[in-house]
Amino acid sequence: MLDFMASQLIREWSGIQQFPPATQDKLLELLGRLKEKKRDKLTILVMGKGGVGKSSTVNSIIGERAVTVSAFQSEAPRPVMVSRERSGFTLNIIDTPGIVEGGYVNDQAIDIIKRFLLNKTIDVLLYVDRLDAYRVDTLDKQVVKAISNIFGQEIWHRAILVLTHAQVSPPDSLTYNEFLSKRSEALLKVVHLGARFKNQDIESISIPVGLVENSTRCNKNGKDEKILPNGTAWIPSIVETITKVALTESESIFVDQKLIDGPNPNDRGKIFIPLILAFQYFFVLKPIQRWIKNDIDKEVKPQWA
Ligand SMILES: Nc1nc2c(ncn2[C@@H]2O[C@H](COP(=O)(O)OP(=O)(O)OP(=O)(O)O)[C@@H](O)[C@H]2O)c(=O)[nH]1
Repeated sequence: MLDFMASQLIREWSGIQQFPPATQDKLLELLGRLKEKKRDKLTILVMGKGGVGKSSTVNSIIGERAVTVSAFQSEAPRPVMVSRERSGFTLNIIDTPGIVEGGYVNDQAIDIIKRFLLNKTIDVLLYVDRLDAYRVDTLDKQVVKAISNIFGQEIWHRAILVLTHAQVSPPDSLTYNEFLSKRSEALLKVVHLGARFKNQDIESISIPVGLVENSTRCNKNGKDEKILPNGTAWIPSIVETITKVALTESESIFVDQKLIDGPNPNDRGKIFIPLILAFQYFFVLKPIQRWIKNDIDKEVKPQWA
């Protein structure tokens, strides 16, 4: 319990000083951009399958080991919210347990996440997967579907597809950028399918892609910033993408009890009741009445009547 409460405390964002000056400058500029738009708080939700690098990404962005990372399934209690404050700005990042277990979406994990999020407002969703994978499957679609079922499709207007292990060497036949676009296109397609976007929505929704390399062996540029194979310093870059999404027009997602309960099963189909009654009246009751009347008319009266 104490642990849980401690995780809710807002601490000074000291991890920012761990970054090289060039990164620090850029991050402070981005926080300034948010404050200019009267935003003094940002809540980021991190979701995805197990072992894809969610916790590592939280730590990389915060600049400290705020959440436990393990090569095996993490035993640290999650969801956990890491809150850091810097010159009047509060950054909240919510790390969640992987929602896939043994090849299935884990409903229990989803319930725990939902309850944790009650009364919180989500400004940005980081949907995390690995760049260095070659296939997408129905499980990916189910994960997207599960997320859409919790928050509604709208959550994807506030989402970034985050790809970890971004320092991957692509297969010989492909350049880094070709590999990146193949992988991100395949995943974005799954998101569109899983979120059940209609065709016209697809054009209105463009989910940005953010690249992450959490390894300590990540290459660096001359300013000591961690860079991707294409030379981009990835921490300022992903924080910039987060800032853009945070400032989009679409509404942030407020998680209230109604959202958690989901559509009320008792309400489901209620609108069909009058239709069913009308159907029964015209196609069941009326024909029966007609049939009885005909029968009475046709009835041959017995002699003794
Ligand atoms: N090389 C490399 N390894 C990574 C990267 N991100 C995470 N890892 C490693 O992958 C393993 C899993 O990382 P986590 O951050 O615990 O992943 P998670 O998604 O939080 O995992 P769960 O706790 O199962 O939900 C750890 O051994 C990390 O060190 C990355 O970008 N590059």
